[in-house]
Amino acid sequence: MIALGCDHGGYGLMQDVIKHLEERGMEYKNYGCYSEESVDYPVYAKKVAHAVADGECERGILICGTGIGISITANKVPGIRAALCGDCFSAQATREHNDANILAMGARVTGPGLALKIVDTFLDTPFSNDERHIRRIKMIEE
Ligand SMILES: O=C(CO)[C@H](O)[C@H](O)COP(=O)(O)O
Repeated sequence: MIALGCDHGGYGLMQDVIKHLEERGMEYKNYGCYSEESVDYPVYAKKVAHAVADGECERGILICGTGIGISITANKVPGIRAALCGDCFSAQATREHNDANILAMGARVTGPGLALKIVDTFLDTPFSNDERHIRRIKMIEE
């Protein structure tokens, strides 16, 4: 189950992501927002971060205008490793190295074609399970 959250700046791109997940047959839970009306991104970052941290959802996708505010907020929740990605290399590396559990993107920065490729890379790349990366993730938690 993938937890989804966005603000008004990310709403349009999130509709593309939702359609894409449905085409892939993936299950998701949409924590809002539900229109382009102006809202506050911390509300949605918090909902998605808790859904992932509490184990209700395996991973999350958060979108705001830049991806910055929504990732800063999500990373305040213990157990969350939210990665702001604007390219596929970063999406692959953050899964392999950081075991990132939330993907953040900026809809005013990253176009829909690339964004969907980033989503696929993030969802399809497993954690490396490499000893050095496990050690460093433990250090983050501490
Ligand atoms: O990117 C964001 C946070 O990092 C927000 O989407 C952005 O700040 C919203 O701006 P506005 O209220 O002017 O539409």
